[in-house]
Amino acid sequence: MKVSQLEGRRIGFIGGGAMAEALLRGLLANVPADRLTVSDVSQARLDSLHAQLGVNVTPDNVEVCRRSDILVLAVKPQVLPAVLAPLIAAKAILFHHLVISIAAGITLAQLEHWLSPEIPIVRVMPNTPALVGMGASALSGGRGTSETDVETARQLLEAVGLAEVLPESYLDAVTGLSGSGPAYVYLFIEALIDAGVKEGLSRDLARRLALQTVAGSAEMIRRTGNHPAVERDKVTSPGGTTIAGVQALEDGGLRSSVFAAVHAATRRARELSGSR
Ligand SMILES: NC(=O)C1=CN([C@@H]2O[C@H](COP(=O)(O)OP(=O)(O)OC[C@H]3O[C@@H](n4cnc5c(N)ncnc54)[C@H](OP(=O)(O)O)[C@@H]3O)[C@@H](O)[C@H]2O)C=CC1
Ligand SMILES: O=C(O)[C@@H]1CCC=N1
Repeated sequence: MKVSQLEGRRIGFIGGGAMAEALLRGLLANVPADRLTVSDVSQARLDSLHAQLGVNVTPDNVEVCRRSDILVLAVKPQVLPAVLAPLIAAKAILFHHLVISIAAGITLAQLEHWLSPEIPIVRVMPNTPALVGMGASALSGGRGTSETDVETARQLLEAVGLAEVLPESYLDAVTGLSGSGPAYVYLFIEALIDAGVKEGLSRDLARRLALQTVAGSAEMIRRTGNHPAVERDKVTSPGGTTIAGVQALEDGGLRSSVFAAVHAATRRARELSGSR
């Protein structure tokens, strides 16, 4: 049996926003609340996280570093250098820390430049379904990381879903696909529900049917291992209803819209590394 690298480790989050909350809620299934500490600039946000999740909270980022072995940098990429500067000045981030950055587009080279190439740093791209233990994350270790450090980060992400260790060169594309991906899927679900309402279904019924259809279809591809087109063919009777719907989606450019969305988000992730 694999030894859990998370056993007894204290995990700190700098930034308690949407993605930190998703990771915290997912992690709480495996890590006791008293080993989780979060800082944020908003006291109201901290009060809410403490009340809802029972985690430790503090407005002081230095304090989070002191109370943690694993440090998750969960602020926006645009503010990350300004957030790190006082921590570096206070020597708050030390070699015993494992630093995990989830900031889109921010490279390991940048993080190593700001901190130190000898500090263990892992760059991660998670996604918000981590909140329900169904996250999809990719991670890459920096120059200062050992295999154990990368394994620790992998176990942390695996506690909230799928975790793939990859070369860093893939991470911007991962951001465009699975980091931002939940938003595309929510948009599709929303459209499916509205379309059902347009056809006369109640909103509640349309919601139940749309959710089960999306979840069931994903599970079919996962369990069968089939190419999606194989399963699509099974739904599509000659001269039937589905081919009429599929033609309408193709006429609307669904496939090229998805290519364009993932490309735009990937490009934006690349731009963010320069937006300091
Ligand atoms: N949301 C997502 O789906 C994903 C996000 N990410 C990455 O996660 C990071 C956070 O994103 P997200 O959670 O969406 O963003 P949020 O804006 O929701 O969260 C960031 C939080 O950090 C707070 N903050 C700002 N400055 C400081 C500071 N100096 N010290 C402590 N906290 C501070 C913000 O407060 P305030 O709002 O008041 O500024 C906010 O509450 C980003 O780098 C993003 O790229 C990665 C994958 C998916
Ligand atoms: O929109 C963003 O920039 C973040 C990163 C990936 C998902 N949300």
